[in-house]
Amino acid sequence: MNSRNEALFQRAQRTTPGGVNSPVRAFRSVGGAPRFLARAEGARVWDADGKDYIDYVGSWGPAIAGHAHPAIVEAVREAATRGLSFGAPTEAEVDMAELLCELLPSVDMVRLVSSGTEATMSAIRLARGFTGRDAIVKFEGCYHGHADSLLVKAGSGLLTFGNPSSGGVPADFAKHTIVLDYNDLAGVEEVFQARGHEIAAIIVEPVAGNMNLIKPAPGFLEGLRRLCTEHDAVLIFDEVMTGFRVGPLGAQGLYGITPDLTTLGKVIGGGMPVGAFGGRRDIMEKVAPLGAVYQAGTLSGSPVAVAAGLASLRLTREPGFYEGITAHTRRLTEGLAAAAREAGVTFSADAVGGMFGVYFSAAVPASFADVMASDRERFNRFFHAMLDAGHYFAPSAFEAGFVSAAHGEAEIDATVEAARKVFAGLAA
Ligand SMILES: Cc1ncc(COP(=O)(O)O)c(C=O)c1O
Ligand SMILES: N[C@H](C=O)CCC(=O)O
Repeated sequence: MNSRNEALFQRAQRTTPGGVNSPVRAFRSVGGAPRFLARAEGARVWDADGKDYIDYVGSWGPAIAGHAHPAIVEAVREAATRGLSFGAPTEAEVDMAELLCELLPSVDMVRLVSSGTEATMSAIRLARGFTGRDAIVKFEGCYHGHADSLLVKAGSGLLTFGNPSSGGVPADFAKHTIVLDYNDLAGVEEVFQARGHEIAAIIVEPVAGNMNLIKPAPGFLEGLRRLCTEHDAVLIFDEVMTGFRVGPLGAQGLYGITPDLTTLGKVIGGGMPVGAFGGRRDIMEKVAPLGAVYQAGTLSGSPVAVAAGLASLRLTREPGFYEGITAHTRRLTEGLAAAAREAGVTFSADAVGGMFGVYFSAAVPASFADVMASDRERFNRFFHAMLDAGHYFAPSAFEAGFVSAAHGEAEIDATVEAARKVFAGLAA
């Protein structure tokens, strides 16, 4: 272990819970000390000891153009010189809202916020205000940020640390959250049959990315759409992760489903804190100051963050952007799967656009239960061996991975080559 990383971790733990400002970063489930990152460029990150890694975390998704892309950095620099924050509307916010409405046909109006959590929390409140109902449906292992109603049987760090429902959430709040199995449409139908009139919304990750990666089963998203329409409930696609990541129109474009509300984050901030929720005009018109559902933010629509987001989205509009990223992600997952097969290691991998999953299980998981049955101890050994070899995967068996436009064949092939050696060691 490198000395400066360890020293920083020791120091951080004295003043910050777990030494980190977001739990998954702490390496708790994989063991060891987290790498403290000092800089990042393109497909690479450098830690505090100067060791570099090919990065498959990508700041947990936002870095789709690669780290510190010159166009994004310049947009930030230029915006910052004009003022960091005004607390008043700006032209860039109008540009961003128009762009999001143009890119996502389901979105007539949009409100900018500062994180994915704010986006989902606000969308839930809006759905409740619009329908006059309290209950919401979410799926086990899906993570929608850390608002109280959504921290029930959630994924990401909660799943990683084996405590999927957070402390501090009153039972009176949690009782309004109905938790069902992802990809089990029959289960959702049953609940709507019994309680459809109480349900304000279904919130779903259209491709689950916080319990590793799980694709929606054929007909699952279509079924959710139908049930929401039949029961006058609001269908919320949480595209904080999938938005402009799995394709140019997000998961809703990829699967051809029109949600009522969409939540966004990550890519639309280009690495700066931005989130958004938007959708049907009749629903969005319930948001203050037009309607009675209150939502606000001192730094909402931050001019610097919006400049970064606009620059990031412009880069994704370049011809061939998604074709390239999709092909490279596929090259990675196919290469890893082939390397594991050669070594005789039980392993599978899958990808959607620039998002991927690696699983120590014979088949690609289709449910939460499948993911839970994968070999986590082997994942941890794989993770550390790859890290030592200079390849930075998410420090948890329950997180999706991300490829950026800066990952070319050279980077992907170097990772697959390293994995070949690592799998050989795992087989032994
Ligand atoms: C699908 C999904 N929704 C919501 C969130 C919350 O976003 P944030 O971490 O920006 O609050 C995340 C990530 O953390 C996410 O992956
Ligand atoms: N899975 C989370 C986001 O998508 C990981 C980010 C975090 O919680 O720090």
